[in-house]
Amino acid sequence: MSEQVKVHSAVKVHSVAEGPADGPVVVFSGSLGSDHRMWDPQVKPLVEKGFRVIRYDTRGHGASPVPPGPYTLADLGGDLLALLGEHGVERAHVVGLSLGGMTAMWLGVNAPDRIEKLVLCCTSAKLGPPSMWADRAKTVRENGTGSVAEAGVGRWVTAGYATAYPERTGYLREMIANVPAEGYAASCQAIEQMDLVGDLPKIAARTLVIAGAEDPATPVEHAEVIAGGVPDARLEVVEGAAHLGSFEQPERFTALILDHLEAAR
Ligand SMILES: O=C(O)CC1=CCC(=O)O1
Repeated sequence: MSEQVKVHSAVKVHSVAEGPADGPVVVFSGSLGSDHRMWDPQVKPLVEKGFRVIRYDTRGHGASPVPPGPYTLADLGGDLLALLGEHGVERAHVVGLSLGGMTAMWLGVNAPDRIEKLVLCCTSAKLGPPSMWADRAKTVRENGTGSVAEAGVGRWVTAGYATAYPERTGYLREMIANVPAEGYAASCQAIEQMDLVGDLPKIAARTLVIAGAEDPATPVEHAEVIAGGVPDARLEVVEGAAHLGSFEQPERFTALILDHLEAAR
C-alpha cells in the first residue's frame, strides 16, 4: 500500500469463503443495498474452475458491523485489505459491482501490490450529483431502507425481468429493505464524496469493465470513462442488464469474468 494511505478504522466484515484453499483468490464486493448473496450465481462456476471465492458484506450491510457514518472509500478499501489479511491472502483478483467496483478502483489506486486483476461491473468513478446522495442518506436515516427498496430494485433489474421473475425481484427488494439504515446512509455518503476520475491512470491492474446496456444508475457512459482512463482496460456491454447485471444476466457476466481471470495475462 502506498505510504500516504492511512487506514484507521478497518472493521472485520462478515465473509464467506468457498473453493479450494490453494486456488487463486477472487474477492467479490457488492452494491449499495446488497449483501454477499448478490453473488450467488457466480460462486459455483468459479469454484468449479478452481478459484477460491471470497464474498463479504460491506460494512453497514448484511451481517457486518455497522459503525456510525459517514463512511469513505478508504474505509471500505481498508476493510477489504483487512479481509485479505484475515484470510492470509497476499494478492487477489477483485470483482466489484457499483459501490464494490468503486472499492475495487480505490484498491487499484492505493494498494496495487495486493491486486491481481480487476473486474469493474456497473460502476462509476464519479457518481453525482452529491446532493442526491446526501438526500438519499437523509431519507434513509429518517424513514429506513424499506422506503428506498422499491425504487432501488427498479434500478437493479429491468422491468421485463421484474415481470418475468416476481419472486426473485421480491428477494432483491427484501435484500435492500434489510440493510441497516445507518449502514446504507453512511455508504451513500461515501459515494457522495467519491471522485476517482483523476486517479484512473494510476490503476496498473489488467481491468475488465462491464456495463449493463439498460443500467439507469451507472449508465454505459460511466463505464466508458473508466475504460478510457485505466491504461490496461477493456469494456464489455451486456444487453438485457440493468444495474445488478451479474444477477439479471448471470451467465454472460460470469463468462466474461472467467475469461478475464483465466486469460494468460
Ligand atoms: O442508485 C442505486 O441504488 C444504485 C447504486 C449506486 C451505487 C451503488 O452501489 O448502487
